[in-house]
Amino acid sequence: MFRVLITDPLSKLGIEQLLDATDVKVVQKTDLSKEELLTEIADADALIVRSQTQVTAELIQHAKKLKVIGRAGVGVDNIDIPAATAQGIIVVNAPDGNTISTAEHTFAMLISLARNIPQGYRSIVRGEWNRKAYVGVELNNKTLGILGLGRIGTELAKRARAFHMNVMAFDPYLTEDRAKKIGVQKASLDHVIAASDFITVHTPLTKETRHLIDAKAFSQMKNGVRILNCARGGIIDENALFDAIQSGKVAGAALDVFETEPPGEHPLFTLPQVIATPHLGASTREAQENVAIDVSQEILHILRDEPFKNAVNLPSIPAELQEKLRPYQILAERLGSFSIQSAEGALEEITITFSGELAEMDTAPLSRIILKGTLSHYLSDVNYVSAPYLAKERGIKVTEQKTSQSHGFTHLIHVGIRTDQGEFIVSGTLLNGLGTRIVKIDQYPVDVQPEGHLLLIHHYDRPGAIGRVGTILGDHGVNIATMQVGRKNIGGRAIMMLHVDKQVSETLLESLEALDEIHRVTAIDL
Ligand SMILES: NC(=O)c1ccc[n+]([C@@H]2O[C@H](COP(=O)([O-])OP(=O)(O)OC[C@H]3O[C@@H](n4cnc5c(N)ncnc54)[C@H](O)[C@@H]3O)[C@@H](O)[C@H]2O)c1
Ligand SMILES: O=C(O)[C@H](O)COP(=O)(O)O
Repeated sequence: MFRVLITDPLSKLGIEQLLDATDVKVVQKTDLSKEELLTEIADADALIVRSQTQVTAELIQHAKKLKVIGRAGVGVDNIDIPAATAQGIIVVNAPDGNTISTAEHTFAMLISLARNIPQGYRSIVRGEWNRKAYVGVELNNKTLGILGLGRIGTELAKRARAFHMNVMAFDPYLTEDRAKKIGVQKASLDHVIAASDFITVHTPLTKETRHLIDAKAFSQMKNGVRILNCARGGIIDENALFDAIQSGKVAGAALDVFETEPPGEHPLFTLPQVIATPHLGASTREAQENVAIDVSQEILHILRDEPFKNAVNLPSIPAELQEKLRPYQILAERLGSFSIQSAEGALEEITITFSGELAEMDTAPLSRIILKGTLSHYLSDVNYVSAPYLAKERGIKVTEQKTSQSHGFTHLIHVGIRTDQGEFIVSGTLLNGLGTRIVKIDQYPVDVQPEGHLLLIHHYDRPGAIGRVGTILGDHGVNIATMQVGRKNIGGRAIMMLHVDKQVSETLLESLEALDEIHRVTAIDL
């Protein structure tokens, strides 16, 4: 039974599939203290949050079974992603479900800002009738500058076009072609800042976007510009915004998000030009239902080891590709494990080569699995989420390459290992109907099933060598299930690859290595 802990308010309708699942126990506890949260997380298999719960490194360390953190929404800045990745926990979000609601909210803020609607309301309910004080501006023919033309930025642009605004956008990934299709003018950051009557930000909060709009940016803007932030607090420098409003540079600002939430009695709220909402962008019935449905589905897929799509700390893999790669997963993991057990010395570099039909596919997920197989030999808690992170942390270089040459096989996976003592390479394939096979070890062609207990013996091709190995194994009560011999030339270096029925002892390995014709013996368990 999987324990799914939900610590922020979520739509009940949206999580119906979790509540109905017979293999899931849902525990919903909001407004937990830090201590309560640390206790609750200990035996949770999945955690679902919105933007309120702070998923810190400390919280993640207390999670003993956690496999997945689900964010019912877009922004994951309340989750310590590196800490989750290092612990092998998948982080998924629900990026599409609240796009329309947030774009509509931003548009509502845009009109409210242009026409002083909140200020007018406040004054009339105070008993005033002051029509002159709240004269606004039209949106018609004004320039809206959008910083970040992603999902929300794009939906907002469409709505602004319908109000006959000129829309200008800066986004590092915006192509001329896409800009044309959406009906916006692609421009540089400086140009958008200098030419817009309204500027709205729709980027994530990252190192690059923190204080994207600062004092210098304000100084380059048109006098009387109006500013909106319905993305993340911190993209706009709040102190600089305060100064820019006071100096008259900025005519007004609409904020849904703040550098610290809740913002409390913020100095910006003392300025009549500022209108604000308490992070309501995604707060509609529809958006909340959508994100809860999306994240619940992803959580169930991950807990049940089924294909999933919205991982934040893994490249997203279309379900169709996952299905195609699935048959190669065991081969990939075993090749990773085999290669590291066969090599001697400290690992410095892993080179993974995909050939034949695999060269045509996106094989990054298989590389992660190979890496997991390799690193599992050294580290206890490694999975395909944490493997690349842990390799990098340890200075292990990982290279993936592709070639069309597959030497008569439909495809091959080669795993090359470089250590401080030398190099080793193993190649494997998936044989139709026969399962996984190792077909080459260094330069020696073989045909070995990568499973169970194996002995890899490097020896000199001399008469009697095979017999003597058999005798020693027999003397130690170890039965040989299969044996393969590979050599490059008569009398030269050769290898024996044996499947044995049980794990072999150190004494047995020493007896084998004591034979004159034996160069090295390695026991491999897969
Ligand atoms: N107020 C709310 O309740 C609410 C609701 C949903 C989303 N959000 C926030 O809105 C933001 C946008 O969400 P989205 O779903 O559109 O995300 P998205 O990923 O679809 O779009 C973000 C865009 O920002 C662009 N970008 C990144 N760095 C940039 C930079 N330095 N300059 C310009 N552009 C840059 C990206 O290329 C991308 O196109 C996020 O911060 C999200 O957390 C807020
Ligand atoms: O990033 C998001 O999805 C929004 O900021 C919504 O946050 P919320 O789920 O806390 O409303």
